[in-house]
Amino acid sequence: MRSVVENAKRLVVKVGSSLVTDDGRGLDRAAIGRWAAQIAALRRSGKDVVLVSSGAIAEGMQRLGWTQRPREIHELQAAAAVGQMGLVQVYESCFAAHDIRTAQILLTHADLADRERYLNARSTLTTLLRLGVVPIINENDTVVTDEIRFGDNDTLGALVANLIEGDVLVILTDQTGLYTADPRKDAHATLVREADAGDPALEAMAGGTGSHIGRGGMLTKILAAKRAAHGGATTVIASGREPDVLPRLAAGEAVGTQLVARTARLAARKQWMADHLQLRGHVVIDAGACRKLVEEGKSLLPIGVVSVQGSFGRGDVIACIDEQGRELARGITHYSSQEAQRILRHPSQEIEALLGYMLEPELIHRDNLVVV
Ligand SMILES: Nc1ncnc2c1ncn2[C@@H]1O[C@H](COP(=O)(O)OP(=O)(O)O)[C@@H](O)[C@H]1O
Ligand SMILES: N[C@@H](CCC(=O)OP(=O)(O)O)C(=O)O
Repeated sequence: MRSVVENAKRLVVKVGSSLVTDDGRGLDRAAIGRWAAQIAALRRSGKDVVLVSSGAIAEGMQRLGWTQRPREIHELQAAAAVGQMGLVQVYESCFAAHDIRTAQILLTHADLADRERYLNARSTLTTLLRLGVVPIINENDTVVTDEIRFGDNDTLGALVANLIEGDVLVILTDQTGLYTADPRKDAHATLVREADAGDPALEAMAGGTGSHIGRGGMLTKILAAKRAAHGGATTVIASGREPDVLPRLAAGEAVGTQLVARTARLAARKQWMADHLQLRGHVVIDAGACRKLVEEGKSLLPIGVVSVQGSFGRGDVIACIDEQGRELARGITHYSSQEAQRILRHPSQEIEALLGYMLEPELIHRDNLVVV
């Protein structure tokens, strides 16, 4: 087995808090220096690299002299603001030693859910890569609330991989890869070398975070791999402490765990819809409409809608749920939730009489629909 990093052109490398901050003891300059040197080597071999780095909260806590993670959201946000300064300073000086410029990008979920801001983020990132700059991304923790947060940087890494149409997402962590069970708790756990990114058995192997520093644990990494696979990227989970881990992967050595993307890559616009972590609402659709959408690739007409939930406007991405509560598809709606309430269960010829106007005969056109 060879590493897919060998032939990858565009990579996202994610490093977790415990690695970056030496388990919360403070920024690990030596380790960051080693990753910068490794990324510089990848760049010299013609690969584009975007870095997603955690550690702002852990570093902020250290700088503020806090030994316990605060519960209060504003204290966490304050710690992130303090720590992010340290993070970018260290990255900038470590990359400068290799004559590489860096750029800081802080994102929230709302930035990627808005089509215009999403396209802006994509253009900026591709421009930075063209200019030879290494973008360093983190969640904009200082302004996020629960409704607009990615939650963890593994998910953010996958969304960034999809955003830039990356070939590989490399998640560097404090374990040598994915084990059959949490190795901190099960001495018999063995390393999984390769698997399909979408294999449901993986989710059962993954436990929560083993440290008090990290957020996600292995489960968020598995889910991130599944998400990245829809965008066509394979995920590698490996230890950031493994010497020369990135150049060795680039030489084809199979280090850590490789979770291969086997599903066909979704079109960029459909991927954007699939990557919405929160939606403003959904419609429940009947069995006939489910068949039309899933098996025949047709549009969703108001007649197939049983009920409308949530409050959404025209142009929002909403989910299509079957009567058993499963999400089958999602897409951009032509009608608001209030309009949809009035036209549901009616044939499209009646829309004009019901609303006084007709925007489109479909609630969601098939070009704006992705089956999930
Ligand atoms: N099946 C598993 N294989 C490997 N690690 C696991 C597994 N299940 C849970 N873990 C835990 O996940 C931790 C890594 O996640 P986390 O602490 O969030 O790191 P990071 O900061 O790198 O995101 C490991 O230290 C380990 O204790
Ligand atoms: N944005 C947060 C990172 C949160 C997070 O997901 O941490 P981790 O599980 O270590 O990748 C920070 O910089 O502290």
